[in-house]
Amino acid sequence: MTTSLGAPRAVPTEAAERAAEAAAGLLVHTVAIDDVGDLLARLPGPDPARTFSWVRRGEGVVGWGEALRISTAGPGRIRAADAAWTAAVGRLRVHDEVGLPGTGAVAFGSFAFSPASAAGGVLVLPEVVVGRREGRSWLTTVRRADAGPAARAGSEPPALPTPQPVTAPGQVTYRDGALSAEAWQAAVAEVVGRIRAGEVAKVVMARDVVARAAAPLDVRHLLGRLAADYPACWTFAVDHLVGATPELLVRREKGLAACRVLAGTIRRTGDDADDLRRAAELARSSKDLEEHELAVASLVKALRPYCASINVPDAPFVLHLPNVMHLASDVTGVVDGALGHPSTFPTHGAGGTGPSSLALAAALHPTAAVGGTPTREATAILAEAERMDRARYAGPVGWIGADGDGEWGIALRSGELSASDSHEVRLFAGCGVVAASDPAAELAESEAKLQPMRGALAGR
Ligand SMILES: C=C(O[C@@H]1C=C(C(=O)O)C=C[C@H]1O)C(=O)O
Repeated sequence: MTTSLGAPRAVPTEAAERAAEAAAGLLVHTVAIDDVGDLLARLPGPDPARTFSWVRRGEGVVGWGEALRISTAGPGRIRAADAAWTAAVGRLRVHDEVGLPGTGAVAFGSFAFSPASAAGGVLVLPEVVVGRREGRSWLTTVRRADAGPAARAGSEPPALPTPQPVTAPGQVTYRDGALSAEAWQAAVAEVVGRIRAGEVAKVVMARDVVARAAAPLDVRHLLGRLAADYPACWTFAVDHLVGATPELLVRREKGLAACRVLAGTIRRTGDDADDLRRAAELARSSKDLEEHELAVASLVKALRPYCASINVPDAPFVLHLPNVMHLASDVTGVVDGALGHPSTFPTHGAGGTGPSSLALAAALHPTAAVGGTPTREATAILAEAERMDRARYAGPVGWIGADGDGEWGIALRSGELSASDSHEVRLFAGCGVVAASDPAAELAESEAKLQPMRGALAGR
């Protein structure tokens, strides 16, 4: 009998086998290009099924087209996608002349909040990715090996397509989603009752509204507005889901994991002096501080098994966004490459660098900030009380590279563009409900959290 010193591979799933088959014969080529400027302005067309984005402060990656798609479902949807991506990466031929996070093979992904959701999960390797970071820009193209001779290193990069003009949504009307504002407040009141009865400490209650635009929605219009209005957020588009989230579930880069936990919110008034006073109030509010501490503690507990060391700030800072302010904590950890968790998912990269960014996302989702405390009981209550499927809202959204590094946000301040009606988008927002919560105040908070998408839908 031989003993393997390497990490045992996870049993290949059907999704992994299919992904490996589809990846065989694909060539991925990254070249440096002149500064691309506004990444979002490079997106060629309006189609939300073929447009991808992960951009913050003008840096990140955008992509279009579809060279490879991994679809998963159920409780193992995130881990199965991770395993399938590893299998695909093993078969891709990658020629990367730049070597930065986001170069080489990059897949964009989004996953349903609930394991029971029909929305499942998806990872897409686009045909073209354009990226920008620290003054460097690059272009990645994916093509079939049998589609003619490859571009040689050092030859002129292929020209980017001229984008079609971006169209504005025109007049937008709104209607109730699963629950009217009144019915949602009643549902919140009911949940407050269950919290006061001691069932759980906190439940994050979300609601949806449906927007209908006069013109077919151009995902680039929404992305452009979100990025301009919310530069501190990650502006994303993956498989019909679009938004600008302030919350980073996890980034893994060169062995370091980083998470931005948000919990505790106050609306902005638009009056600077008043907002400063409110920010100070938030930083002292024992209800919000306690809620925040719970969220940080549960994240740290979930992250700890994957890290050799973890750094937790002593106190949160106040993150100022144009619509709301949040208590925020940036938690970092050194990913334990030696330990990994090979029994539950494969390790990435030749050297085995421990759990990938997506494996970490799988371990951390759902956080207390979007589910509640304790997670299992709270998510069962919200599934019942919200009377809707959250679909990809509040699930992990982001990208992963060939080495497993990547960034996964929590899909907040977002909407799901209808696949069957190009004029419609379903917007979502939620709030942490605790024993002291007032339904009317929670409704107002949810309205403030809908503002980024409402603003992005506004004509102009
Ligand atoms: C659920 C949302 O936001 C979450 C809930 C927060 C809170 O209750 O204070 C703060 C930030 C997010 O973690 C949302 O934006 O839809």
